[in-house]
Amino acid sequence: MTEETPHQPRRRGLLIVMTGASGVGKGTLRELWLAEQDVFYSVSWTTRPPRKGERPGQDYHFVDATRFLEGMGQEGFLEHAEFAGNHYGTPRGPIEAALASGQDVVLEIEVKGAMQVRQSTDEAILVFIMPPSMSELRRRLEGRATENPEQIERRLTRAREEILEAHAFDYVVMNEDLTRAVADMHAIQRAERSRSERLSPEALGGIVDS
Ligand SMILES: Nc1nc2c(ncn2[C@@H]2O[C@H](COP(=O)(O)OP(=O)(O)O)[C@@H](O)[C@H]2O)c(=O)[nH]1
Ligand SMILES: Nc1ncnc2c1ncn2[C@@H]1O[C@H](COP(=O)(O)OP(=O)(O)O)[C@@H](O)[C@H]1O
Repeated sequence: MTEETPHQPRRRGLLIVMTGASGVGKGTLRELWLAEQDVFYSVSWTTRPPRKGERPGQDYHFVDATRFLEGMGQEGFLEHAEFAGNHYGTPRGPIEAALASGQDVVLEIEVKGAMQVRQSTDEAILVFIMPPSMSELRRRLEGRATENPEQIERRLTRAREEILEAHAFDYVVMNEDLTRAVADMHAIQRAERSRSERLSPEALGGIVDS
């Protein structure tokens, strides 16, 4: 549930963008962070084939290139990008509805998409998830065993480029100890909810008149 006091009308949800290298732990972290929370997780469209265990409609909307291009034209994407030979895009509609209802929204997207979101709205909160080292990132990718060696190398090369862009983000969360990283995500979410501009003049008036 979104936290509300009697004085605070339902506020607009937070738009939180999580970005980080392939294999850094975004999905693992997000699932632990959002457990028991009423947060809208934006399910992306992708042309990447599903990995073992991935659930269509929950992890991704898996589509072919033709359908992806149609989607860009019809549904409209908030942002889209190409990553390691596949297309990825964020459907626009569901996000606005969730934000307007007061639900926080989480996007898990790569750097180019995060920069597009930053360009299109100043309400986005950008969080970069950082690995402790490239050797640990390699270990995690190899341990996950979802990509072949050539794909792993391609993703590690992209990771180096993405890590060097971390200063374009509002926050950097180190995902070394998973429990600590989850706590950091909760701390960012709570701090952003407490920003003074999120308390409306009406709510202030409600307090002083009470
Ligand atoms: N721009 C953009 N990137 C996305 C979207 N969905 C997923 N991604 C990113 O695309 C990259 C590759 O995702 P994926 O193939 O699932 O690999 P993973 O990062 O190893 O899980 C990751 O950085 C994702 O965060 C999207 O809708 N838009
Ligand atoms: N803090 C961590 N320490 C060690 N391994 C981790 C940590 N976070 C995630 N992992 C593991 O790393 C691999 C990649 O995690 P995943 O969530 O799939 O990353 P991403 O979604 O960023 O590609 C998984 O096998 C996951 O269990």
